[in-house]
Amino acid sequence: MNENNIVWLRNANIYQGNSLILSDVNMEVRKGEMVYLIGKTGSGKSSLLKTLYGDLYLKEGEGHIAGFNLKDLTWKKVPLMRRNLGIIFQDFRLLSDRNVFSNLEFVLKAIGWTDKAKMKEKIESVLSKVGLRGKGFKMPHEMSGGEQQRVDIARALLNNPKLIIADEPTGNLDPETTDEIMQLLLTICKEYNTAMVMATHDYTILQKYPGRIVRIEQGKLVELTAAGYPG
Ligand SMILES: Nc1ncnc2c1ncn2[C@@H]1O[C@H](COP(=O)(O)OP(=O)(O)OP(=O)(O)O)[C@@H](O)[C@H]1O
Repeated sequence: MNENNIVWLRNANIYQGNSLILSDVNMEVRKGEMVYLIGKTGSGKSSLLKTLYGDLYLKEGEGHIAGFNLKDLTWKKVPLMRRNLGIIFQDFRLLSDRNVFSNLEFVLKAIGWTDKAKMKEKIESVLSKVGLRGKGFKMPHEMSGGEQQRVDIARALLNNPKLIIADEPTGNLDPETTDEIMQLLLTICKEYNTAMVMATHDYTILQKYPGRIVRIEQGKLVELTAAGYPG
């Protein structure tokens, strides 16, 4: 494994229960690199991403994520590893019973922050990064899908992540909002040299925003050249 790799998988077999979903996965992502993961519905994109953020245990093969060995990853260690990651979902997954500020404060408290003033400062800084300065009082249901996705990104940034794992982050958004969110994500990645692995169905994203493309085909990972993507 090279120290420039933030993701390194070797001969990994990925299971959901007893079903083998992906076999012999070899994957490397360098620091600061942008990688798209494509493949048909049900091909295993989410399963692969879940393995990267420790939601699925790696039973067979080897894997290192942000310096953590997936084979040594007990449930206790998963939160520690996730402190190095930003995870973004298609459906935002904000807590609906509290406002944006409290959503973000909840995460900071969960990772051990206690100083109120420092938490406020951090929350304001990530909210302004995503263009939502002063919007902490809003409830999730009072926001558009694009705004909720910005909150989701702000939440991911609380960790100063080395790697962002995004599972179809624009899947619920219209084309214009998709563009805004992609530009925001790429600006953030560039500014902090953050790597990103993004699952997507949206080929216009691949055309507009260059990155390395990896496709899942019949249970295997296939690396495509920049010009090799379909559509
Ligand atoms: N929790 C689970 N338990 C059992 N099987 C599952 C579970 N989650 C997913 N699967 C199965 O694993 C396979 C891969 O699913 P996965 O969600 O990883 O695909 P995907 O490529 O992300 O699909 P989509 O594009 O629709 O999100 C599918 O056959 C699915 O039915």
